[in-house]
Amino acid sequence: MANNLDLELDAVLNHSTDNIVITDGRGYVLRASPSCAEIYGVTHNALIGRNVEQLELEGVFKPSITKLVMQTGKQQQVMQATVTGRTVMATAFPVRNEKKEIVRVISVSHDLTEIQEMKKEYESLQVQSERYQNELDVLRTREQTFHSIVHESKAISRIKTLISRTAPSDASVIFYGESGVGKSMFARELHKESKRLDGPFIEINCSAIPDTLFEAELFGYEKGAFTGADRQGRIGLVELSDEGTLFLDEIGDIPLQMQGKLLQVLQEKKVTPIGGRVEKHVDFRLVAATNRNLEQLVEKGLFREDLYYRINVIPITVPSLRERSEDVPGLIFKKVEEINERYDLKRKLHPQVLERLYHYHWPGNVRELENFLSRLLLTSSEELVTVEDLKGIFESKERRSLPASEGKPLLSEGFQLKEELKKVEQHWLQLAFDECNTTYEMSKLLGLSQPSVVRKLKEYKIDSKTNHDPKINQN
Ligand SMILES: Nc1ncnc2c1ncn2[C@@H]1O[C@H](COP(=O)(O)OP(=O)(O)OP(=O)(O)O)[C@@H](O)[C@H]1O
Repeated sequence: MANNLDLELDAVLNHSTDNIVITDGRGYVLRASPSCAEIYGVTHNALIGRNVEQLELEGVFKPSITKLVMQTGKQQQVMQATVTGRTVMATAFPVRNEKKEIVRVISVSHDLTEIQEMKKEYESLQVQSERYQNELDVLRTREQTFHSIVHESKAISRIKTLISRTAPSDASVIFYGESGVGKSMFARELHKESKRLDGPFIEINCSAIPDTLFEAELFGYEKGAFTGADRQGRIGLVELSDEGTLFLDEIGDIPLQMQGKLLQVLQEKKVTPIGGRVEKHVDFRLVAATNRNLEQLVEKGLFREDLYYRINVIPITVPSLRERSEDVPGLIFKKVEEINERYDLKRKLHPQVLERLYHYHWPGNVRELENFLSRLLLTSSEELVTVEDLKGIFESKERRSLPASEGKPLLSEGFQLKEELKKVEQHWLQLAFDECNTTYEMSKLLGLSQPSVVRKLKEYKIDSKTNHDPKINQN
């Protein structure tokens, strides 16, 4: 007849969600919970009386944790793969008599299969989500390139022809030009006209990634590669560009210590994630852009010469808007149309407004023009936008910027750099003069010494009109 201790033990074995196996000191199974059939593929009865070494040979427990406990005399923990294809975490410990001999080994196995499956599912969902992100980027790319490139100038026509000619090849292209001239737009156009259109267009703004995260973002990392890393690891942006275009925007801002690694990836078309051992082949077309002078950066030792030659295969320079002022009217019309459509408006610009906008030189290029028009159209109350609506927003812009070039490109025949620089100096000096009460304040604002300010005021005759001004009298 079973005693209370036996009854209690049976109850624990029968109701435990973990699988429990108890052997004697030589590894013969004395008791096992009923769940062992599900986990180990062997019925409870078939286990009783069998030795763990034999069961290990048959692949039932692999490795046998009871055997490990008998060999080491200590508690053990192992992950086991079972014949039913399950993954279990088994913990076993010895039970000793008064003479310290092992008389029992108790093992408790926790089924991790579900967790493992959830983990796998999570990993595959992660990859899928990265892919969807790509698809979205591509869709966005198509939507953006759908808006035609507005141009009247020969310079932009030439660029469009060059893009059409070079798009079908896989040659690397780099766009140079000031911020906001349309470099990213042309890069997308190149992708759209290339045979990689159906692949992803992965845009990386090199200046927006902190130096410390650069490698991880570009090349990815395996799980647990470094402290603070995503526990599941991450696919790098370079790998995501497989079969598509890798667009490295602001490439001139890439940290020097990363340039060698990037060059290697560009040459070999293979990436190894941080903490990983397997190289992955990636098939991408490289397109880059920068608003910096890479040749000068090379001369100063801030940009690797070999990387420069690798990316500078087809250089395309996009001129600033003030060098192609003939593009301004078309851009204004197109952008007004787009903004009206986006915000469900019906705004029109009064001819006087157009006149003022044509003659402004747009130092922030097309982006500035776009942003300005959005602001103007959204803040004016009537359908017809008049010069009144420009008050406040446009006048301060004109005042703060360089002297208008009256619609002519600044760099035309007869251009004199010295004269132009003088005009700029006089302009800023006048602005500071209007805003400050003393030449000391002016010197702080302009970053000049106070005697230089006085000398320059005299040189540009700014003081001669206002000799009574406290600015001069206080000096
Ligand atoms: N010729 C054009 N026709 C229509 N839209 C244009 C044209 N040029 C530029 N744009 C628009 O101007 C905005 C700025 O362009 P984009 O972002 O391509 O400039 P960027 O030179 O890459 O600037 P950054 O160097 O700051 O990244 C975008 O919305 C773009 O669509």
